Amino acid sequence: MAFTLGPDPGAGRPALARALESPLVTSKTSTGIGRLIRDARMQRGLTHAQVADALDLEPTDVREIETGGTSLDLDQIARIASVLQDPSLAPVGRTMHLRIKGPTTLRGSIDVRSSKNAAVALLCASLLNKGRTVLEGVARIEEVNRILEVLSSIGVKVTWSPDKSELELVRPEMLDLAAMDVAAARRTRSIIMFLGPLLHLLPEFQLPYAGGCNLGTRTVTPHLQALQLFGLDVKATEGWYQAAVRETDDGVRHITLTERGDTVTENVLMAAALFPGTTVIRNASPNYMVQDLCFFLEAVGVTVEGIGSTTLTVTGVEEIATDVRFAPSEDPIEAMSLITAAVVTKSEMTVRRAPIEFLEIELAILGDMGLRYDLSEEYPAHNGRTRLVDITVHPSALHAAQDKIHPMPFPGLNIDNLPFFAVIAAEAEGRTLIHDWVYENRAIHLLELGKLGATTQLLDPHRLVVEGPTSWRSQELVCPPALRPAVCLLLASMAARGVTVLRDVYVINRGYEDLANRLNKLGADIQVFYD
Ligand SMILES: CC(=O)N[C@H]1[C@@H](OP(=O)(O)OP(=O)(O)OC[C@H]2O[C@@H](n3ccc(=O)[nH]c3=O)[C@H](O)[C@@H]2O)O[C@H](CO)[C@@H](O)[C@@H]1O
Ligand SMILES: C=C(OP(=O)(O)O)C(=O)O
Repeated sequence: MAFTLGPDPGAGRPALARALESPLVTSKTSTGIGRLIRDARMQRGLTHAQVADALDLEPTDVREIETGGTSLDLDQIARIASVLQDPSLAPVGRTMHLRIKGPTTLRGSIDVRSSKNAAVALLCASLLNKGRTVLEGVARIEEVNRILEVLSSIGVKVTWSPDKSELELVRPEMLDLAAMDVAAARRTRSIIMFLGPLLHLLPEFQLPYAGGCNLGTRTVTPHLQALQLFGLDVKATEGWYQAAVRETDDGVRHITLTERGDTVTENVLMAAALFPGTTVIRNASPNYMVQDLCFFLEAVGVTVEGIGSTTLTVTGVEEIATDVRFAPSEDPIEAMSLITAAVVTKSEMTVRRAPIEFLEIELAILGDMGLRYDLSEEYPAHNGRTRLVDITVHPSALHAAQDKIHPMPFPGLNIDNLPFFAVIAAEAEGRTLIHDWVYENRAIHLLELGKLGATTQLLDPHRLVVEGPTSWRSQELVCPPALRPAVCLLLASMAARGVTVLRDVYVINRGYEDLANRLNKLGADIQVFYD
């Protein structure tokens, strides 16, 4: 067969990048690659003919590729990955970008996926379990991939089910921390949540400094202070936390967190889970990911009282050796992102499976700004505990919020949902003050919305004024190194006339599964390309 592909949307990439080696090509046979392509096509629900059409091929050519009858070079694989919009197919070394054509009107319904933040906590918690941990419906996102790379590198057996709906984790008798994939660990802050489980497994260990988005300094002091009560002493040396575990007395531990942080609460919960005795955590975060972790710990036999409140009482166990199944609940931040997509494109759209308990303040503020929406009856998430609703958003004339919009630890407006209010404020008539007291650098990244036409003014690193309404215009942009501001740019660019190119979207893939393609199903016109 003559395998010539249609026009390459990533054409013009540097020769060096083109020449990069791909493990797909070097370590997989044509049959292996073909199978990956077939799986990705089927997951997209595409026929051979549809894929062939997009690639300027015949359906029989696509069938031949899928059965391994054609050997593909790197460019061809990257092109197929673009058509199938599947980052996992893209040759290693290629960077993913988006080309967004607007303005778009969205329509229909979309399901919210499970949360990044619960997923990473549960992956770390699987280290507590000598039995088999099966997590259902874990989002296929880069943050999860990084933690899985770290877990596999230290000996945990990680298996996705063929349709990727289940993830099985089995811890070995002895973890091999010396073999840790340090590069993967340094790309995520969540690695800090290894401290709680590992203090039960090893008398001494080292972990690389936590990385992640560039949002300014994020303290780890509350983690180190709280875990000292479980005998964990940590020295920070160049780039590493050196941890040693002391013997401590059993009994009741009272821990008052100096910050109501999510991951610090989770670290203490994981430390308390294998501590025979009672731990009382005050000023605990009652946020969604913490609740999911509590439900998981209950499922493996740990008693947790006060779930959803700021005082958690944990009665730990000597050992956890349970075959457990658990489904983390839907992501309130993704739900807010999708509501924002509807608002900015002035669309009528239903966001299904939204965890309402974690969106109430956001919706109340949106209602005050003039947004019209309907809520369905509540129904339970797969975890049986979280309350979900379907939210139908109607095109509405918005006005600026009367007061400044600022986040608070749950049950306040979610800190990660704040950036979306910058996009919404840009749609609304009038001036809105957005106050991100939490992160030093996040409001700064929102200034990028100005490149798409928004009127923004930074009063100081934490306070941003946005004046709407906005006539969005297309632009060439590079993602800022911050997940939510990057998604804000993607959403706003759907409303912009013309073609916006958003470069290097790893940061978006860190927290959202297949966002471009899912928005396309609602009517967006977003092309994925690599170089
Ligand atoms: C993997 C995960 O779950 N990540 C979430 C988690 O990160 P994580 O729990 O790591 O959040 P941090 O501990 O970094 O806290 C975020 C910032 O808020 C400040 N702070 C926090 C609580 C408080 O009571 N007072 C206070 O000042 C911290 O000093 C820090 O600057 O919580 C953040 C805040 O909700 C979210 O943005 C992250 O998405
Ligand atoms: C800041 C975020 O996450 P992380 O803690 O993973 O950096 C986020 O989810 O917006």
